[in-house]
Order: sequence, then C-alpha cells, then structure tokens
Amino acid sequence: MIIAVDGPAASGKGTLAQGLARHYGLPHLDTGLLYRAVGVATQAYENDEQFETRAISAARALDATHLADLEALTSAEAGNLASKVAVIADVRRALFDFQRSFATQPGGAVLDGRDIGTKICPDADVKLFIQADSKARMERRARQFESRGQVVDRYALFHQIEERDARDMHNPNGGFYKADDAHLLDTTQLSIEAALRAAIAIIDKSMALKAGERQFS
Ligand SMILES: Nc1ncnc2c1ncn2[C@@H]1O[C@H](COP(=O)(O)OP(=O)(O)OP(=O)(O)O)[C@@H](O)[C@H]1O
Ligand SMILES: Nc1ccn([C@@H]2O[C@H](COP(=O)(O)O)[C@@H](O)[C@H]2O)c(=O)n1
Repeated sequence: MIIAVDGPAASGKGTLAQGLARHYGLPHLDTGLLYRAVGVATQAYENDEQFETRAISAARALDATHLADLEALTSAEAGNLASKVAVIADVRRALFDFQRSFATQPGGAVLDGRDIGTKICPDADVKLFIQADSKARMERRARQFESRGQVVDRYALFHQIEERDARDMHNPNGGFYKADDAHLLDTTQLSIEAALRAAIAIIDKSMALKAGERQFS
C-alpha cells in the first residue's frame, strides 16, 4: 500500500506519516529532507550566479549519507533554502527517481511532502492532504524549536512560514495542491494522537471501499 501525505509547512504531516508508517508497518520517507539536504549543500552559493547549477549537482549526488544530520536539516534556514532549490526543475527531476523507487518498493511505503499525491505517486492507494491554520502551525514550530533550547521570535516565524508556503504554492515546477482524490484532514484542533486516529479511520475506510469495489467488478 502506498500512502501519500501532503500539506504545508509545520502542518504535522511528517509526524502523522511516521505514525502511519508505524501503524501499518511500512517504511517512511520525509521528502522535504531531500530538498533540505540540497539546500544546505548549496548554502554557500545562495547569492551566487552558480546557485542553480550547484543545486542541480547536489541533487544528482544526493544519497542517504546527506540525510543524517537531522538537527541541521530541520532548521528554519534549511527549510528556507529547501524552498529556493525546490523551484529548480532539474533539482525536482533529479530527486524524482529516488522518491519513486522508495514509493514502489515491495509492500509499499508512506511518503510525505508537497507533491506526493500529485506528481510522485499519483497512483497512491490513499492520499491525505493535511491542513492546519497558520497560527497553529507557527505555534507548533515555535515549540519544536524551543524544545531544542532556541529562542523564537513568533512574529518572524509566522511570516517565514507564510513566505515559504507562498513560494511553494506558486512554484511553477512544483505540484503543491490537493489532488482531486486526496482526503482533506484539518488538524488545527486535533492532538497528534487524534490526528493519527482520524487518518487511520480515513485510510481503513478507503481501503475497505476499494476492496468492495474490486469484489463487485
Ligand atoms: N496535531 C498536532 N498537534 C500539536 N503539535 C503537533 C501536531 N502535529 C505535529 N505537531 C508538532 O508540530 C511540529 C511540526 O510537525 P511536523 O514536523 O510533523 O510538521 P511537517 O508538516 O512535517 O513540517 P515540515 O513540512 O516543515 O517538515 C512537531 O514538533 C510536531 O511534534
Ligand atoms: N515533496 C516536496 C517536499 C518538499 N519540498 C520543498 O522543500 C521544502 C522543505 O520541505 P519540508 O516538508 O521539510 O518543510 C518545502 O518548503 C518545499 O519547498 C517540495 O518542493 N516537494
């Protein structure tokens, strides 16, 4: 079974995807980490004319060793850099095969990102689009950073998240929108556990419906 989980920054899609992977015994890929790793590898060229070519080379050279330093990859700066390299068509092309072969491994997988249901796995068995209002997302991210001992400027963080969302939504090479067959799950008022229970209910119902359709076709 392939489960696609998409949604904006700090909506909780990664946490949810991890929980789903545990529940269904599937491997999980946080695809944002790939873009973050490319962004971090290209950081020194951010304001340089070589930025694009360096990002493409980094994407082509990416392997699992570049995904190890989670602390660096999950910083606000890495998220920002990720959304800058994510607009480059050849970067997306270079990362496509990695994501696609992860998704199509025997038994299936859970992938979370922005374009999983639309571009990477349009054939996913179940697609979830996770939503939460901007203030809730900012607060979740703020607490995440504070738990690492960082001092957080909530006003700046709110604007950073909105800016990144806007860049992602208007990315001409991205696919960040809710697929027609994706299930919308708003987690603004849901705890992590309640969001996971709601997602499992959606998936189980959807898989049961599909099994029923197969039986009568
Ligand atoms: N339903 C929820 N209620 C409260 N906190 C949550 C909820 N879901 C996730 N969180 C917390 O919010 C923070 C961000 O969650 P997470 O990393 O899963 O979001 P994300 O959408 O994957 O973010 P990004 O796209 O930026 O990687 C984490 O600290 C996580 O524990
Ligand atoms: N499938 C994806 C995943 C991510 N991106 C870009 O990477 C940035 C960081 O992603 P996070 O999920 O870790 O926040 C994100 O803002 C996107 O620009 C993407 O394009 N496609």
